[in-house]
Amino acid sequence: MYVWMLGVGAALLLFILWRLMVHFSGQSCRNSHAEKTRSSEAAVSKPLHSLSFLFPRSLSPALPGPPALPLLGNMLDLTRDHLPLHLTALARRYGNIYRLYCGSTTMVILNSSEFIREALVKKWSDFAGRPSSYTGDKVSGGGQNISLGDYSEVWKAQRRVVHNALQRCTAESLHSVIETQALHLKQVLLDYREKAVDLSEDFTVAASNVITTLAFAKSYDKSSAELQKLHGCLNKIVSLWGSLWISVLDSFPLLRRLPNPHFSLLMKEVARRDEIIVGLLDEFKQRSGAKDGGTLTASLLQHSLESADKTAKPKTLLTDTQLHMTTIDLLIGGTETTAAWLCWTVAFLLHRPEVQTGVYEELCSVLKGQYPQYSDRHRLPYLCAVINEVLRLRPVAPLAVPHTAKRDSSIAGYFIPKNTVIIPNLFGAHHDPAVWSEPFTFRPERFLEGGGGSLRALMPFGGGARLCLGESVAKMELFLFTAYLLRDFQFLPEQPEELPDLRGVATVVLKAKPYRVIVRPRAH
Ligand code: HEM
Repeated sequence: MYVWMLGVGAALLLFILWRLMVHFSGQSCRNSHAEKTRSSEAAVSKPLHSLSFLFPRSLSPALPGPPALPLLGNMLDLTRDHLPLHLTALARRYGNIYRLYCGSTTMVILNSSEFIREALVKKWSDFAGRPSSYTGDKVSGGGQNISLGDYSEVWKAQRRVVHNALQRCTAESLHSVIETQALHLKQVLLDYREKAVDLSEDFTVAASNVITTLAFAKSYDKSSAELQKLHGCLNKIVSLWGSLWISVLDSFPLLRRLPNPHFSLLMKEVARRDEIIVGLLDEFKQRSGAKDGGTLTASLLQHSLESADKTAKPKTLLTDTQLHMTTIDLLIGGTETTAAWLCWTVAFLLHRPEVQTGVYEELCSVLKGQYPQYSDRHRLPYLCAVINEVLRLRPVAPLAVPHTAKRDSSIAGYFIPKNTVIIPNLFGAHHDPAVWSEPFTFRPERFLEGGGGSLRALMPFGGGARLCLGESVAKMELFLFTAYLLRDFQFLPEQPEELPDLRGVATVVLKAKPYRVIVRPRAH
């Protein structure tokens, strides 16, 4: 009798505990004020996390999220103009972790650096996967590139080989490659003779030349037909692949049987891209020979040659397709991101001319007329603060690249089943009002000593196993390009009242809308 009563009592206690958990987590979702959301999440997620082992998974509290339509789920949310901003607005309503349904796929959106860090860094091996998709496979040679390839032993070996080759090239030649491009850019800007111009293409050429010089010891002029063809094609692929016409094919396989001109165009561009890359690699092999030179491709080719060697250890293998896809990864990852960031920087500085003056004065007083070295960054705190503030406000890969759960796991105490798609909303994390005061305001001073800005909460390059492969390349580029530009030029709006739009256009990359600027040489 006593045993029976004890059993019923224990069951009752567990039931009450479970109801309390569901009640509190529901409260945290309804709570729209960000600070309250954070504190209730902190109060609830910790006990949830520690008690979750007591409950069957089906009883774990459901993730909050907006109501979903039958069949479509929340797909309409995903088609919204400026998706990062929309997802951030949803976080104010549903909390810093919520779910969206896209057809039969569940997506979990993470909107704070704390939750993004938990998934990508602390539990990196649980969330290092990439979703496999019909269209993703079509553009990535069946997932054989680094950015879209799923986490596996083969992928790990490929990333390690490319990472090591990139580190070697970075140490040997990156600084001088960027300096050359920065001086070339200076000449291009001088040639404009203070005419109002759109600089986006010049920034793209400069960033692209850094990568093509590293990869093939080759750089281009803006007018080069080869360069226009390459970037025209890569840009078209990125924008077509991000469009709804294409992404519906991943969720609704039946639609693949219908004619789809957007998809046909995408396939045409992919074929064109592959032809251009094969041409570049062949030309490089003929020009330099695989074993020659300190370029990235020479180093990677070395690895593919070793693959023919039966005695080579598997970790050094790189197939022809992997080399081909890696080259595309570096060209796409390394061009539009850096160029978009430079456009954002000039746009913000046009809005805040006194910040531009502050950086110029710092450069003059510290460098005494010299051009900066990357090692000077520790002596130029205001310039670094501006770089960080632009990365915070406009992380150019605002939603990173989707991850997937490789196994059942949890985030913030919520159960996350295997194969769930995880979207790290870096834009949302960088605008989290619980971490950043006046989150939407451009205020570089927050990153100066005592300014309250948190470098830990700044995650423009993602984190963990999928951390941006080009992070160290990008950081040196952002510093040197900005320092050279602001040392030599003053950027002025075309008309005092016509300042660039700061909202931007968000596809895979968050870009500024085109604007024109007058570039006035500084009198040294
Ligand atoms: C301002 C410049 C840049 C920013 C803000 C940026 C940001 C990012 C982000 C957020 C990711 C996704 C991380 C994730 O999935 O969690 C990423 C991935 C990647 N980035 Fe960058 N990136 C930049 C420049 C570059 C450059 C210069 C290169 C090449 C030299 C590059 C190559 C890559 C590659 C290959 C990946 C895929 C990594 C993987 O899936 O393992 N990126 N980047």
